[in-house]
Amino acid sequence: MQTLTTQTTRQAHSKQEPFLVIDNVSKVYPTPKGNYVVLDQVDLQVQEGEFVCVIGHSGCGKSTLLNMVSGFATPTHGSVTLHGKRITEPGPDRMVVFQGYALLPWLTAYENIYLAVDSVHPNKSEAEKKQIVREHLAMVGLSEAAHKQPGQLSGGMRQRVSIARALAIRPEVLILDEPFGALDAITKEELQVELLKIWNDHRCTVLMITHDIDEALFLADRLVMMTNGPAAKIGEILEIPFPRPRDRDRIMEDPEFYKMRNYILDYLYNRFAHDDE
Ligand SMILES: Nc1ncnc2c1ncn2[C@@H]1O[C@H](COP(=O)(O)OP(=O)(O)OP(=O)(O)O)[C@@H](O)[C@H]1O
Repeated sequence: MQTLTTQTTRQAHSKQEPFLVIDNVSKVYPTPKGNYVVLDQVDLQVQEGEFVCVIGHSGCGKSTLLNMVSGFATPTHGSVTLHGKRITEPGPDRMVVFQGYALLPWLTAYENIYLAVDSVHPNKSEAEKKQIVREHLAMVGLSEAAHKQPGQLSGGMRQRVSIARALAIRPEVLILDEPFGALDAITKEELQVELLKIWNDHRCTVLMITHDIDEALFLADRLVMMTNGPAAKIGEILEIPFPRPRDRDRIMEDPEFYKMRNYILDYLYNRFAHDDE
């Protein structure tokens, strides 16, 4: 697969200092039947501003890995560091967007975002906080829906609010746990384009779990492919060579896209086939 790796991308990465470092991380959960090793000696370095997707079969430990970056979980062995500082708890420098939106149903879209901004920046003036909320609602095209509660919004709109809420905090790392998994194909493609635009404008570092190979090939700089659990590891990391800004039609005309797609399919369904699938 070396032929699929672009020299340019590799050189660009090697010039920068590591930003987020997952160093020899293992995660073990004690269970009534004994210790359950979810992840075993995982190493990953992410550069600032990189877009990294993580793929692997259900239950291999993708969320567990990203939970240790968000700080909701801590490694049993090894460490996760951001700017050289060990991550031990959640913080506003790392925001998570889940598949299930996690919005408060009794608050409007505006209020959901305002609450997050207010909790992280209690000392900012009312006017500043309102401006941040308005800016981020506009960024995801939801200015008109500001007064609606999540129950009055479509799945795609709810996920836009979740993304706006996460970005309104100005995180350094945006963690996306299958954010578009529950959306229909068209909404999903629209949101992928929006996400790339937002990422391009803000250049935060993105870690995203996906089960969708085409999504990973469209969005990511690198794709981390996990082995199966228990004791999952990073099996392989692919550099995605398509130039940016990315255009879906152009990518899909590129023979490299199909070569990579088949390679990932072979990895998931032959080399690391899952018993349940
Ligand atoms: N608190 C816990 N105690 C014991 N086992 C756990 C705990 N949390 C997760 N696990 C187990 O760890 C394994 C990995 O879970 P995780 O949610 O990280 O996988 P995943 O790859 O994100 O799965 P999916 O793609 O289905 O979301 C699973 O077998 C899960 O049952």
